[in-house]
Amino acid sequence: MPGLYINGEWLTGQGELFYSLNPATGEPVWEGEAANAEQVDAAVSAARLAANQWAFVGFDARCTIARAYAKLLDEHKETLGRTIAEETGKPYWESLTEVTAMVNKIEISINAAIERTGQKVSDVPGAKAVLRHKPHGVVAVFGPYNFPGHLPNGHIVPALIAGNTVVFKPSELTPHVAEQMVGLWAQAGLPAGVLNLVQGEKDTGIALANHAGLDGLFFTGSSNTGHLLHKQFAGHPGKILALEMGGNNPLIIDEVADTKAAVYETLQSAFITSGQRCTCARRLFVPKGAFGDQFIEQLTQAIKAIRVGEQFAEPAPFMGSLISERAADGMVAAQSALIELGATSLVNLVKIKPGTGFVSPGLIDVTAITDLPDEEYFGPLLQVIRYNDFDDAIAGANKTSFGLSAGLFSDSETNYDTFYQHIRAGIVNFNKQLTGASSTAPFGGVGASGNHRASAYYAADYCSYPVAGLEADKLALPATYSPGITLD
Ligand SMILES: NC(=O)c1ccc[n+]([C@@H]2O[C@H](COP(=O)([O-])OP(=O)(O)OC[C@H]3O[C@@H](n4cnc5c(N)ncnc54)[C@H](O)[C@@H]3O)[C@@H](O)[C@H]2O)c1
Ligand SMILES: O=CCC[C@H](NC(=O)CCC(=O)O)C(=O)O
Repeated sequence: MPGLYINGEWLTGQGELFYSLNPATGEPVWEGEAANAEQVDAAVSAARLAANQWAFVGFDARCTIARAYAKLLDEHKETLGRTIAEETGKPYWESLTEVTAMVNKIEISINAAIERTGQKVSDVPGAKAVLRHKPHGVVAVFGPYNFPGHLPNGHIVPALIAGNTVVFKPSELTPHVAEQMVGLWAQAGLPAGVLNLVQGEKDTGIALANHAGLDGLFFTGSSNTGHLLHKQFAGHPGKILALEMGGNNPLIIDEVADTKAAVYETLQSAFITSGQRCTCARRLFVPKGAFGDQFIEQLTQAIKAIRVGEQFAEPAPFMGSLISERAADGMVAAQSALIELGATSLVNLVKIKPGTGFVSPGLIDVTAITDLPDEEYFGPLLQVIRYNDFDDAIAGANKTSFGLSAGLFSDSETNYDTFYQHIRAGIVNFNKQLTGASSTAPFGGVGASGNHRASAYYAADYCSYPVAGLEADKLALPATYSPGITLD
């Protein structure tokens, strides 16, 4: 398959052969060659050549093409949804919700661009103070595998609307989704060079991230890779770097009347997308005593009853497979390592089918571990920590270098006020699941989770830079000169 899209042409990569698999079956989905360093260079050059024309075409013209892309996404919803399901292992129903989020992103991004980066004019003595925004130029977009459409789309759409040109490097685990997405942009009438696609593994990513011709890089992925990129961008203050990374997210359970609702929201927080969302609850703080015991008992039963299955199975599963067998082995290993450190398994996470990414959801009590690793285990393994009092729970919740999402289930608003004041995270929820953040709000984290460049509604902010001007119709002398100036 050609796989790369550079300067308006589909091309075959000249690098290593790589492929994606359906993780639920082990069957191949996509195969193609990676972009080599010369092709990455060609993609950046194409984006540079197209940059002025795209910036000058105007906001309305760019929005027209973005809206045409949204229409095409909607028309191809089922095809794209199938590809997302096949390549990630996600249930089909969930993959369709990903495409819906991609469609909705267009109008949300247009509104955000107008509201956050629009033009402002005010009167100052003898002139007008004008605020406008300009695109950075050529930006690279890096995407993760867990939302192969929605998350890169969340950088690409606002970047293009703002007038940047883009070189997109998707996850090597989901090349087919990327290819279809870029195909729809091309069909929507995007001029050559405005959006370029370079596929490949880490080497392609390194070649792109290191390219001197970039004005910025927008990244969603793991904290490890994000930190590497941050080091790489050190010494380049003029380049914009937006990092959306992982989390080790705490969810505190307080005494609540509706334990069934608390259990349901906990499942949605920890096990949706088989735990492969950056916002998923990883650490569950449960009070010691009878209420906590009963809650854990109900949660255990509910976890055991979660339906895990193939993407298109009927009745539909809640959880599909993980992205790969390697990821499944990683989760089993993480569980073993925690047990080795002193944890007790409450519901064992097990590999369901060798040769696939299927695992069952797990619950593990890690209260006995004195030095709990501050790791993001990117899968369906929820760690339980039993606490003595509320302050103890908040202190435990903040014991992480990450700061993406955090939540409290409680009947007490006073406790929520205390929680909100003390918790350190970019997404703080009360009696609502940690996952499923809205695109109409900013999205991002603090600490090891990001670099204060929130995406979603605030993506507009990092897609352009403000230009402030003082403008007068014609030159005119002031009524009085500054001291020390004499003009004949
Ligand atoms: N905060 C968020 O918005 C958010 C959203 C989704 C996923 N995530 C995080 O993403 C992770 C899962 O995604 P992933 O495993 O695909 O992430 P990843 O970091 O492995 O990969 C992300 C992208 O970076 C590229 N890459 C990897 N190493 C690179 C290097 N050295 N130089 C340049 N590029 C490189 C990959 O090829 C891929 O395109 C989880 O940690 C999850 O929490 C965060
Ligand atoms: O895996 C990480 C993303 C999780 C997802 N967040 C969003 O969709 C944010 C909104 C946006 O980017 O438009 C979630 O919270 O489930």
